[in-house]
Amino acid sequence: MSQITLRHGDRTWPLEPQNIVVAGRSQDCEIVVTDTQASRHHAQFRRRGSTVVVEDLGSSNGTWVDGARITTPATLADGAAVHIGDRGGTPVTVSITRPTPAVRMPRTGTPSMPLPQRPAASARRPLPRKGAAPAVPPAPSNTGVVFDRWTLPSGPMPTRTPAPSARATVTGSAPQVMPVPLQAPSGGNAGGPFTIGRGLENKIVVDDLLVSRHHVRLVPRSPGFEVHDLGSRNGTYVNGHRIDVAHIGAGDLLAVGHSRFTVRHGQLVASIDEGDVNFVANHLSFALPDGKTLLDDVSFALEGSSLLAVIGPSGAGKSTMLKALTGSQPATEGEVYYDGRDLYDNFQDLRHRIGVVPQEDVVHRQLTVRQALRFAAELRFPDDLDANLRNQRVDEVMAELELTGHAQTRVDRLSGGQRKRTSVALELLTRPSLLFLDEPTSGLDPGLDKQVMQTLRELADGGRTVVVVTHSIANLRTCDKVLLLAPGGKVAYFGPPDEMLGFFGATDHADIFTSVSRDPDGAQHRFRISPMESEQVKGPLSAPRPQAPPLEKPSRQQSIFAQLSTLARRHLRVILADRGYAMFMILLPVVLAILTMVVPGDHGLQMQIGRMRTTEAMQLLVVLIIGAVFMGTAASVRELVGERAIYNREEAVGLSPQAYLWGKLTIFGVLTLLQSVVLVLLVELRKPAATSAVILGSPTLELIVACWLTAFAAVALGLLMSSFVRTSEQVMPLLVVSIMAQLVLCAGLFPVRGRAGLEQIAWLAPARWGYADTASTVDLGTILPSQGGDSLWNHAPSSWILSAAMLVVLTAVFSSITLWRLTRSPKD
Ligand SMILES: Nc1ncnc2c1ncn2[C@@H]1O[C@H](COP(=O)(O)OP(=O)(O)OP(=O)(O)O)[C@@H](O)[C@H]1O
Repeated sequence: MSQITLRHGDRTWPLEPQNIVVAGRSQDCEIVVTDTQASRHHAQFRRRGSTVVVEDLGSSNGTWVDGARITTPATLADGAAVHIGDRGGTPVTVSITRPTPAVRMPRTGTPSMPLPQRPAASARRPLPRKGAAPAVPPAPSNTGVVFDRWTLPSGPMPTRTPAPSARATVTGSAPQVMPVPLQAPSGGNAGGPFTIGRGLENKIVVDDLLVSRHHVRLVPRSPGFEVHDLGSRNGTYVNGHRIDVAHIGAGDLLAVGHSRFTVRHGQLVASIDEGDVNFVANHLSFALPDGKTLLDDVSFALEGSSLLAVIGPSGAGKSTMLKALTGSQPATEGEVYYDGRDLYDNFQDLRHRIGVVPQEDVVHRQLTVRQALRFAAELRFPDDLDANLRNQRVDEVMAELELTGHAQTRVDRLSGGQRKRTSVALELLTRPSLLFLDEPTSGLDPGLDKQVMQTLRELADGGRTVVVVTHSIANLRTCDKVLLLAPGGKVAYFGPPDEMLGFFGATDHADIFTSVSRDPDGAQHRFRISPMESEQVKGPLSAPRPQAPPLEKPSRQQSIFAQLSTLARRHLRVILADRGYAMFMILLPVVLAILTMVVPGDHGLQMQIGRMRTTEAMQLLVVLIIGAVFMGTAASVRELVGERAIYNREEAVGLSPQAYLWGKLTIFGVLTLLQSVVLVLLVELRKPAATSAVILGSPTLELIVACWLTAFAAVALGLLMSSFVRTSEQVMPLLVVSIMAQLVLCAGLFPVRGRAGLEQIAWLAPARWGYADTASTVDLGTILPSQGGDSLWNHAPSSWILSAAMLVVLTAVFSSITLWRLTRSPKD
């Protein structure tokens, strides 16, 4: 990655990818400019890939680049001079040093290494050979730092003077690590337990937002350490598995956020995953249970900071390969190595290192960019993280993806490219080292297509490995490598984009697609025997593992209650932001109440003594209860299907299905309660109310409760239907059928009691119990003896309670089935 330095006068500032350097008169600026024409916070500099962007912060006298005042963020080239306010003053100059194009191989720290240094260049790691015994995956790479000698109970005593107040700081973004004086006091034992965490009070301070304040406690125990997770949100991992308590010794790997610790020769060695990791697919195959092969022996190796495009005809297996590479649907054969570690074996730990941007947008379109990212950050970072730090990270990713100017814009008003960048920003929050994108440019015009590919190029240059599945071949040159899949998931080409046409002897990519579609086996064979294969894939790999291990479920970053709170608040915001939907929800009970006015009669829900009985009360209750059913079902029936892509992605990064469902139920519960209150009170404004209560002391209160329980059960039924349909369009017929069925089954139109089959089916309808509950309150059996005979309508506490309880039971049953659908894997 390029080294970028800013110079002002005789001082220099390195510009790291995640840093923002502010210039101005204020002493809290990084670059303090003494000139009076400079504003207090005048301009800011940040990296964009291997260039620098300068932005004026609303200064009075302007920011000048090469003599011209800038009005929008300007990209600076090497040697650019930026004047802060005064065009004649000392400029801030930019120096960009590009690395020699050597293959990288991050080093592993050794006990003798005094301080970490970022490797400038590296050699490519050889891949294991096929036929040999399954190779031991290469040891994790990256910068290593040795914490000062720790005296294990059985080991040598420390040799350096202890410095009890000193700590190590391990930053997540930049490898600024320091040795930790971890020795025991002289003459004592190992110095006792110590903690690792984000808080400054820890012995090892890890400056990483994925790390909890007090994350893990290490107790020296020969021959290594006993590791106690301190209830951390993102978890402590030993050899890839989340642990509560474990022992680590030589060869074990302890992972805390982006940092990894090993014990070597009695020393604690830390390394940081800076993102520049290599990535290997080793003989990946995926077969369906019926034997059909969707992915056929795919192998390739990627160096860190590279951009790979996966292309191929439709149905070739690109998405299947992406799922195998990310672990969302593991290959049935073969392995994926992330920095030398088996992804499937270490999934719980390594999933934090992987960002996936699915084809569908995974942000709520009704939210602004900033709101969407802030909610996403709440769900992805530990819940003990200060909100300011979280929001700061959101601002950083917005700046990195040039979304700052759109922070307050609703997602549905962004252009396609900006929307895609928002989805990418969401994934970048946790600084993944690997980023996978499934057709990010589909539906975009050629200009936006190019912009998105350019953004991906910059992300790769910024120290990430990016894999993009694309149908677009116009911008393949932006990529380092191209992998062409032929139908059946067969590799027809893997290598530099410039050499692809020559390899196939073609003049255009369409001809290549036609040729590999016509003869996928031939295309696979030709690549296998070509020098390109041995040059790019580096010869045969190790024998693939015949069966991938089952993946462990992702763990949560927050308590269920914290997630519930975030989701409920987000849901509320989404509802309020959608003005049309919000108005519909407010007006619905009013409209339903008006409809009750057209029911003829002036006795309302009261007894009609001494006159000819009318069915007015019966009809009023039908409108009331079917209205409640409609309010509940209409509110919820689109909910799950409409945001399935968002849910799937969030569940993959640790969202609890329970919290998700409860979040929805909570908001809809409150909403339907308010609607029920409005509906019943409005009806009683115009129609005489029932006079005697059964159990709650007030007939109005009983009607509200009955309406609410009915609407809430209908919410649960709506969510259930929503969990089964595949598209939002399938929802409407289901909604209509459900309402019509409940109209028939509620027993308000004709009796269902005693009618075999019909009565039992009616038990499943919330309207049946809701109607019975309200009928019990108004004593409908007495008002209309001719319609009587239904014991559920008795004006008695037992009848009222039974109906109310059945509504609760139905809600629980519908919700349980929905939860099962949500936890089911794979998702539709
Ligand atoms: N669960 C499944 N059961 C049966 N066939 C499947 C299943 N999943 C995928 N396929 C088939 O596997 C093949 C590869 O599908 P995949 O979605 O990976 O292709 P793709 O290259 O991503 O296609 P596109 O470019 O159209 O998105 C297709 O023929 C698809 O129909």
